[in-house]
Amino acid sequence: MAIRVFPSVEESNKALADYFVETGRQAIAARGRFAVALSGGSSPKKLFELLASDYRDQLEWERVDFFWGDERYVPHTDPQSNYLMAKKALLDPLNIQPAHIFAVETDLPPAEAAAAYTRTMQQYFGSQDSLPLDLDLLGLGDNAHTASLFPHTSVLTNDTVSVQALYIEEVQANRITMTAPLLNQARATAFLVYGEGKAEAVRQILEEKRDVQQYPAQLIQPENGNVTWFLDEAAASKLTQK
Ligand SMILES: O=C1O[C@H](COP(=O)(O)O)[C@@H](O)[C@H](O)[C@H]1O
Repeated sequence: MAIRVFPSVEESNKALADYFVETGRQAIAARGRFAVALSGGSSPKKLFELLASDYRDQLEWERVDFFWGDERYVPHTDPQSNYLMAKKALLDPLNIQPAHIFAVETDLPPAEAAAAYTRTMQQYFGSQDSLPLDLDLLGLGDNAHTASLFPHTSVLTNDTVSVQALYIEEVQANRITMTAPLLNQARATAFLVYGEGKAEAVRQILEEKRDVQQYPAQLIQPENGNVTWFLDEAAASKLTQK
């Protein structure tokens, strides 16, 4: 695991954009395509805009396939939709074709949407239980959740390589999320976290004794160990070892 701390969010985003493109080039060279799971929430918006502008000539974008590590159970036109944010900031500006966009079908009932997404991934990778994304892009909530793996929820003990639907009391909403075993199959994982408001969660994940019910992002431990944290100084401010 690597922890990279940058003086500003802009520098962190630039380093992650470099990492994204390099990881993509390697995947395309090795397998012809780059399968990436995008994170949701607001944190990746500037990164997506940067990729779609300064990096538009640096990757064969037509060879990139886009998934989502989690999705809010809302229509694709809803401002809360993780898909919608990525569409506006990244996919439309890069003219990504629909065949390469694997959005969660939130017009289905939640459990069906999750099952359909599992099947979509199984078909894509040609396997029931080996679904190795080339890159998982992840964020972190100030309550130490990542994707939609929220504290004290049933999905935390789900040991299947799948996508699950669950109602989350804390946000009083349905979410669709990849399970930790699925996320942990990724060839590379990158956390993008910034701001003082996330500093305590960063410390808990990286320095507290393992307690995945309380700190779900501790579940992200791919066997390959290929996890990189991209932090600004504010988010890293409570770490005792940097
Ligand atoms: O609910 C979610 O929260 C986290 C963090 O979101 P942010 O708005 O604080 O960046 C996000 O990583 C996750 O994908 C999302 O659905």
